[in-house]
Amino acid sequence: MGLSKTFKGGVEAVGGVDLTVERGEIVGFLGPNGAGKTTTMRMLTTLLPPTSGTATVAGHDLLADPRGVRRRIGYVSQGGGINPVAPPARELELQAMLYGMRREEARARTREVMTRLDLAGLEDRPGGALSGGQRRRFDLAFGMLHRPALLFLDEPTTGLDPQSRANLWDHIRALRDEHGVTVFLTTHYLDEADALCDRLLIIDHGRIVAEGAPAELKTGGRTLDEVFLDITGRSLREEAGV
Ligand SMILES: Nc1ncnc2c1ncn2[C@@H]1O[C@H](COP(=O)(O)OP(=O)(O)OP(=O)(O)O)[C@@H](O)[C@H]1O
Repeated sequence: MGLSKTFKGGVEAVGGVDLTVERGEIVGFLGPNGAGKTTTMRMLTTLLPPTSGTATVAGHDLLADPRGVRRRIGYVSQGGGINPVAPPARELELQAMLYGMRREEARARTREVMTRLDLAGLEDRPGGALSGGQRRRFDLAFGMLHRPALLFLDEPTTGLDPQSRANLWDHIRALRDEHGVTVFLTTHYLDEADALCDRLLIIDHGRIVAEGAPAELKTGGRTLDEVFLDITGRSLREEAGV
C-alpha cells in the first residue's frame, strides 16, 4: 500500500509503509520517538490524508471509502480525551446516541461496556476524580462503544502502574478472544509488547524495519529491549533533531 506522509516544510514522517494486520490479532507498532507511529496511525484512521499510497482498513479502502473505514474502527488517542468536569458515563451515553442508538439502547450499551471494563459504580464520577487506570478504561470504553471490528490504541498504558497495566491488557485480550476484535496498538513498553502482542512491527525513520512474533524477533537469547536497540540504534532521536 506504500503509505507515506511528508508534512509541509518537507519533513518525511512516513516513507512508504506496507503492513498487514490479520483479523483477530493484537499487533504492536513499535519505534523510537519520532519514528512515524502516530502519523501512520492517524492515516490509517482517516484523520490525516496520506501524501501517497493507500490501504484497506477493516475491509474498506482508505481513500475511496473513508466513511466505511470510520464506521468499522475505534480509535483511542495518546493521552485520551476524558473531560475532567463531566462524568464520562454520561458522555458515553451521548456518544452512543450519536452512533444512532436510542436513549434506552444507549444506556444499556453504556452499562454493558462499563461493566465489562470494571467501571460499574462510577456513573456519577467526573473525569477529574478518576484514577489513571479508570480514565484509560473509560478511554477504551469510548473506543469500543460502537463494537468496532478493529481498534487502534495509541500508547494505551502510558503512565499506569503495573496493576492497572496488567488489568488493561486483560481487557484488550478479552476483546480479541471473546469478540474477535483486531487491535493495533503503539507502545514504548517492550515488556508490554512481549506479553500482549501476537505480532510486532518496528518502524524507524518512517519505514518498517522488522516484523514478527515476539518469540521470532528475540533470537540469540536477547530480550526484546536488546533486539529493539540492535535494530534501531542507541542515538537519542530528539537530540538528533529528527
Ligand atoms: N504536524 C506535523 N508537522 C510537521 N512535522 C510533523 C507533524 N507531526 C509529526 N511530525 C514529524 O513527523 C515525524 C514522525 O512523528 P510521529 O508523531 O508520527 O512519531 P511517533 O513515532 O509517533 O513518535 P512518539 O513515539 O514520540 O509519539 C517526527 O519527525 C515529527 O516531528
